[in-house]
Amino acid sequence: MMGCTSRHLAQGAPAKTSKYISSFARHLSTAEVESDVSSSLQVVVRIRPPLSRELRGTGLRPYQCTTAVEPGERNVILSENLPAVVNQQGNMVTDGGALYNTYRFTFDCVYDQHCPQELVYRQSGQQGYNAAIIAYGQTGTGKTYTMEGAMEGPDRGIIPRTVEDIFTYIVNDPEPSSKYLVRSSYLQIYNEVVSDLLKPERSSLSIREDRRRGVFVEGLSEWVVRSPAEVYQLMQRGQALRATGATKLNEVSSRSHAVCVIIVEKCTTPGAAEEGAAGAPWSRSSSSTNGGDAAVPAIQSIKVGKLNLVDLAGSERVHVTGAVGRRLEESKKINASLSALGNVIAALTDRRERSHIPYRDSKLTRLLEDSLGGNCRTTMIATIAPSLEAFQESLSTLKFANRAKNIQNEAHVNEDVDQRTLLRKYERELRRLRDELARRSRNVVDKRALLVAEEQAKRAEADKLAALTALQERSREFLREKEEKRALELKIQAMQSQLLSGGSSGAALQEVPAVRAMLQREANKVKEHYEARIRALEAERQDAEGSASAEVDRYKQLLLKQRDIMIALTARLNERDERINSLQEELDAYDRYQRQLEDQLDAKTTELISLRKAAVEHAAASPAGLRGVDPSALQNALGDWAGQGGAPGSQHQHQHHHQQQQTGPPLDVASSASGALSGELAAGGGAGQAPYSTPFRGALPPGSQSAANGTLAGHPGRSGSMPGGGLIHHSLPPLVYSADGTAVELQGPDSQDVTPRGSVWSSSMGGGDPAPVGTPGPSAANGVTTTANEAPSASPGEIAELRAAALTAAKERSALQQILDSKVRVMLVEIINEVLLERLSALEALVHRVSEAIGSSSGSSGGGSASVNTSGGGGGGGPPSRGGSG
Ligand SMILES: Nc1ncnc2c1ncn2[C@@H]1O[C@H](COP(=O)(O)OP(=O)(O)OP(=O)(O)O)[C@@H](O)[C@H]1O
Repeated sequence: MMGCTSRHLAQGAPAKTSKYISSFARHLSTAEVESDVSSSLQVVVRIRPPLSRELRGTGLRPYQCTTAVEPGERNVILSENLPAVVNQQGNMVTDGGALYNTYRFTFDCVYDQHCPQELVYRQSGQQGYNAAIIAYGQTGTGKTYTMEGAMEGPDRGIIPRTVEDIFTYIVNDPEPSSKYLVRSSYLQIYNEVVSDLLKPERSSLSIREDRRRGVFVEGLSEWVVRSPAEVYQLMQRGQALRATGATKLNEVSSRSHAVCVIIVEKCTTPGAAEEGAAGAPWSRSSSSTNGGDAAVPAIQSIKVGKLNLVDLAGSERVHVTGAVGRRLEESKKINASLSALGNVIAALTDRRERSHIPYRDSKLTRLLEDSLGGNCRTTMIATIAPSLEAFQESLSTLKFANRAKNIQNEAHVNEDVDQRTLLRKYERELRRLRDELARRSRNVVDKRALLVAEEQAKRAEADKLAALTALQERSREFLREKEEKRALELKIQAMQSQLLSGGSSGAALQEVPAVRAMLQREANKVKEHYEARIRALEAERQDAEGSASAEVDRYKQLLLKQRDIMIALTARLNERDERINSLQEELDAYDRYQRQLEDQLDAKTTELISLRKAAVEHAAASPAGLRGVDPSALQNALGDWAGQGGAPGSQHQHQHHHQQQQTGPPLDVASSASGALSGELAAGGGAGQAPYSTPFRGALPPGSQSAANGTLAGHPGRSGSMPGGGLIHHSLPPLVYSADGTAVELQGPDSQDVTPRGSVWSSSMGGGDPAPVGTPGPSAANGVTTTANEAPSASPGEIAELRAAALTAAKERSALQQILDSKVRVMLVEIINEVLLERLSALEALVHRVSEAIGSSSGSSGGGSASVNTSGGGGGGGPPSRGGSG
């Protein structure tokens, strides 16, 4: 048999160095990482060596290897009979495989069972940017071994090796201005509950997302680590708490998905070179954030890389693992979340437009949102077992991995240059909100019109006040001028009287006619001047009064108009409110009415059913035949439903018969021995539209059922109309009566749908020749038929009426509901606008604060994000100190 050999080692593993850019930490410092990188998910496959259990074989079957890796380590062959289809070079022999299930898949890399941990890590573990390594595979195929392995020695898995690489890089970073902070978290998802493996009291944690941090677990503890030893310490603590259990396929099976998170922050601090390497850079940064030391260098930029190392719980087929009880529940949850993962991958690789990716279907997919199709470089390691017993599982794992190959991720470096970036983000958000607000506001016309009207009214009021003030001012000026005029007149008079009654010199002057004339002229001039001035002022006043009053009138008109608009709008709003209320009330009333109608319908239905039951029981109690049945007993049994029984062969009876014939051809019924009582009772049975069905199944006394030709057959799907015009639908299968009188169900395509049970009864009970349902048979003459036939005639009509009323009520109700919905929508838009306004103002305040902060901190220090303190530099030793939590 062909073995599975390692070609990696033969070709020299060390030569095959990482095809990825650099290690996680190194990557944060390279220049080329500035640009975004769009790349497919890297998918590799690892085949584990056979376990001793597998090598022993199952029963008489010896161990059989089903996997082979082709040269080039990119193709894996999975075959039920490997030696028959794969040649010694590991290539497929085409014709040989025809008889066997054989598959060939191509991946980024395939590691065979001999491949050491070291090589797996070198080729697939080293990552940059935000990165994720996800181990996926059937239970017991080596996921935990690959991810964790041993904490020391050559069996170390990807996690310890990654941690070592990170610290080796940090220690050897030649750039003195670079400072690093490494933090670690460890969580598990067990039965869809996220819990912190490093702080067991923190369980049921929520997964959240924000623009800056991407997807994160709220409340998850983060531990600042300064050496690989500190990380191992944390890992061991977490592993002890991780949910594991023994299953048939794995003695220590992981029952939860575990995620180890390592976050590396690199801070580039210009000027740190001068200070030398001593001291704790992060404590310095944080003191600068507190606004103290002027000598503290400004932080230029912070790059953040996050590594998610995911060890998934293994998929398992329950019947193979033999899980029961708690294990079974765990298995269900595990399989459900893995199938959600499959759905996300299917959606991401769907060639049609990416509409909806169901990340939120499980905690696992929510947590891996960034790793699948997001800002992340992701490697999926699919693990398979080589044995034949795992063939199906290996195949489904390879198919799953094959699909995942097509996922495109977009990784970019998370860089937080300074708070200006934050400010720009806020401004963008602000702009977006403003646009959103403007867009929404266009929809709310009424409210806006009201606001505009209010605004105009306010402006008109203010204008009116201003006009009145101006008028008053003019009046005051006018009065002042008048006063002045009066005063001058008085002065002139005084001067004249002085001149007339003055001293001798004055009198002498007065005597001079020329002087007197001059004085008179002067006095007249002054008088004229003032009179002209007063006239002008008076005209001005009148003008002002006129225009002011015109203005006031105009404003009054405007105000009145605004008031009318406001009143109309308010009335419309009130009217709308009232309409909504009344619609609601109407709706409630219709609801009540509908319920009432439905209750009535139910009551009638129940009555009808019990009536039928009573009739059949009655028939069963009189095996001698229904010919001798006492009409009054039946009348009693029928109660109110007996109606106004007409005489045999009465008008109604004939009408009914006629109706029956018109509704459809008579049922194909073989002759029976007994009377038509039951048939008539149940003549309403048919394929009508009545919204109920009778669960009642009547049994006929053997003696009364012997058919002349041995069988009575009711046609499935045949309908009979109720005497009252209503149609009743029975959902029971039709019955066929055999010669021995026992009833057997007729199974047919329609048997579920239509069952003319009544017709069967009719035939079986009516003696003599086969007769169509509703035809008064020989027994009709005893009067019983008529009673029975008449009995339900009142109820179907009533039922139909009730049903029609209920239908109308339901229609009206839905119309009302639609109106109500549209009103509610308008209100919702208004509410959303208010909320948006609130958010806008909050954001504006925030922007203001940030701007102030920038203003105050500019020139001193730019450091803002480095709020985590560490004590002492690298080097290990003491226990890890706790950093800030999620
Ligand atoms: N490459 C390998 N080399 C040697 N032993 C391996 C290898 N892979 C897996 N094993 C062994 O196989 C067994 C199962 O592996 P492991 O527990 O890692 O499987 P798993 O996929 O994590 O299973 P589960 O999903 O049930 O947790 C372990 O005993 C492990 O040591």
